Amino acid sequence: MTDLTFLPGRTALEAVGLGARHRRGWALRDCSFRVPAGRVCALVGPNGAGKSTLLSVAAGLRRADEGALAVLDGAPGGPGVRPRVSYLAQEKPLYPYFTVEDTLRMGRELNPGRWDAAAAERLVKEGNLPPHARVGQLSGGQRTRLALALAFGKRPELLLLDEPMSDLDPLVRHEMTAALMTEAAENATTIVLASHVLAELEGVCDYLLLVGDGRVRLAGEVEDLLSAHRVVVGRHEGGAPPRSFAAHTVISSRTTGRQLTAMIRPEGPIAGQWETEEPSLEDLLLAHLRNPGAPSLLTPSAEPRSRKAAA
Ligand SMILES: Nc1ncnc2c1ncn2[C@@H]1O[C@H](COP(=O)(O)OP(=O)(O)OP(=O)(O)O)[C@@H](O)[C@H]1O
Repeated sequence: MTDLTFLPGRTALEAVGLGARHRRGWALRDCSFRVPAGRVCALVGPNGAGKSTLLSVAAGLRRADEGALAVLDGAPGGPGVRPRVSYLAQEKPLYPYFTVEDTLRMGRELNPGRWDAAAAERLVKEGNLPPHARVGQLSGGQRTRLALALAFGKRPELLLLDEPMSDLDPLVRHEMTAALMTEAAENATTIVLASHVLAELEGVCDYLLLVGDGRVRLAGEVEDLLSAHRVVVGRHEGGAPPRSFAAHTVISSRTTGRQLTAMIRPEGPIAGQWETEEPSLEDLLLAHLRNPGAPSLLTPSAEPRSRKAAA
């Protein structure tokens, strides 16, 4: 894969045995993975899977209770790391009585030496935000745009996004995602984007982290994870998967009438008369979300480098 933004060797996030507990129990448990720098990584999982908890540990807003998470090779929220990371969630950290102009000025003053006024102003201008409008009078979508401009103006090396665009209409969300990807590609920013909108991740993200029940289920390059799986379709009688599938990892399988459709991680050639094709990202994610017990898979680049050292 030719990817000019990929920064070989550098690491954005690396977790080894990471655990984080809320009052009622563990939100993350025994998570080990790596996200290389320069990637646009989708963070996916069902409600309550631990996505927000993971991002808040990465942003330095809460501590790990077990194991470790390194952010840009440093401690989350540490003095050498915090200025290089932007974090944005659904709740936008904006002052309602500030104008758009005041907000951008605040961004410049809070980020001396780093502030990219051109990038922030471009995002604001593309949304036609009036410079003298107060934040409290902006629509939800306009506030999101302003918050993204603040997050980007900081020129972060790592941008952590916890569904910040979920309140936008689909068209604006599409436009904002495109603007974000352009800015990220120009600056080789690593993005970790938590999202439930699976269809929108295709073509946007080149890296994937799927969490379920507090654990890592899939991690690695989207391209490699897709090519490790096959959608298999063919005639089959009976409810159980055919015996010839026993050599492979079956992620999901359903029979409608006499037709069987399965998502398989092949361990070699698939015996029998089957039509096979590479799944879409959405199909792959849906199959794993429907089958929480499916064995996990990490591609080599997603294996933590310090796993041995930490063991
Ligand atoms: N402040 C909190 N106090 C107690 N439990 C919490 C708190 N925040 C999260 N949890 C619990 O931790 C687990 C993981 O929650 P988290 O918000 O990280 O999941 P998520 O994947 O972001 O979910 P969603 O997709 O619904 O936003 C859930 O069981 C949740 O109930």
